[in-house]
Amino acid sequence: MTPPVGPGPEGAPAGGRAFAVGLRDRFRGVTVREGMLVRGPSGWGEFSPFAEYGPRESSRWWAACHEAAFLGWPEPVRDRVPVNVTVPALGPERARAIVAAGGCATAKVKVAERGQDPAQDLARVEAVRDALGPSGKVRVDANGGWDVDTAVRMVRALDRFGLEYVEQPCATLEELAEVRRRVDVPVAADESIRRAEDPLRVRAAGAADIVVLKVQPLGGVRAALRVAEACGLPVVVSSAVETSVGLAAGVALAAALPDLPHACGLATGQMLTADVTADPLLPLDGFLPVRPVAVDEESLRAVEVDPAGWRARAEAARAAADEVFGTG
Ligand SMILES: O=C(O)CCC(=O)c1ccccc1C(=O)O
Ligand SMILES: [Mg+2]
Repeated sequence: MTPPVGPGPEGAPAGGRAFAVGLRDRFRGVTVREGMLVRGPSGWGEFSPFAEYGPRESSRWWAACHEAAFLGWPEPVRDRVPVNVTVPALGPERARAIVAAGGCATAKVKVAERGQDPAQDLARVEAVRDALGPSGKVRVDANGGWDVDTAVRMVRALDRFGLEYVEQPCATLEELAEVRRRVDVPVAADESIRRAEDPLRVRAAGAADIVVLKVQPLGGVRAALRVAEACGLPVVVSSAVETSVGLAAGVALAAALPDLPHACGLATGQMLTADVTADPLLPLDGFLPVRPVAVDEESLRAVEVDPAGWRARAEAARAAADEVFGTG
């Protein structure tokens, strides 16, 4: 199937506006989130592949941006989306404050951070459970940082605080499948899913109970919907830590899924120190509204940076998309 990435003149990244937005806490080793916004007839699109991604990997991120700006999204089946507050690998007091400020009934806690020890994970998750109360849901995300034995041991230890699921405890499908056989806590796959065919492999390997889908890495809302349908496992939609423009695409996916049994990882607007709109997509009582995001000049100018490098990256991503998808 051909994703919506055409080289049509209106789809050119030439007019893209680059941004650099600060993060309140270090996340994935970075303190600034950068990217580009493109405006088209359907609205604004965000192109924000991580710095280490080359043109081929970035081609799907461009397809997602192009879809948002020039095609729009499928009809929603719900008008709000439940979300989790995201807790980076910080100390228990900061974790507690983030949960209290988040106003969400579900928290996702980063664990297995390089250079930290198990006691720090236990203290962080304990603090989060305490701040959330017994009725809240706590999920942990190891970003593939454990080996199988460590994962089994840590999941059992952390589960004394009650876990909804563990996200990507180990790096490979074989490891995920083994962890899944050995613990009672459900397993979610995140990094194992970056291409359309990955969820089918995850399912076939018995590697996960839940799949985490992100719009930009999968090449847009439509592409992600097809992936969800083909895979058949429950979906959690997550952000790649984006501005409200990128988050709106995640919300559109979550809003269009026939079933949405879990809260989504789309409350990451809380992690930013600024946004490109005066009315950011932030949770209200644990939900994000399904609505358009209006970029305003004043907000955008306050975070705007030289677009030359980003326009070049987008051109390269588009050229790679043309090559990969045969749209050129
Ligand atoms: O899911 C969330 O709560 C927020 C998104 C998130 O954690 C994330 C954001 C960018 C890159 C990787 C991840 C991840 O889930 O590991
Ligand atoms: Mg994850």
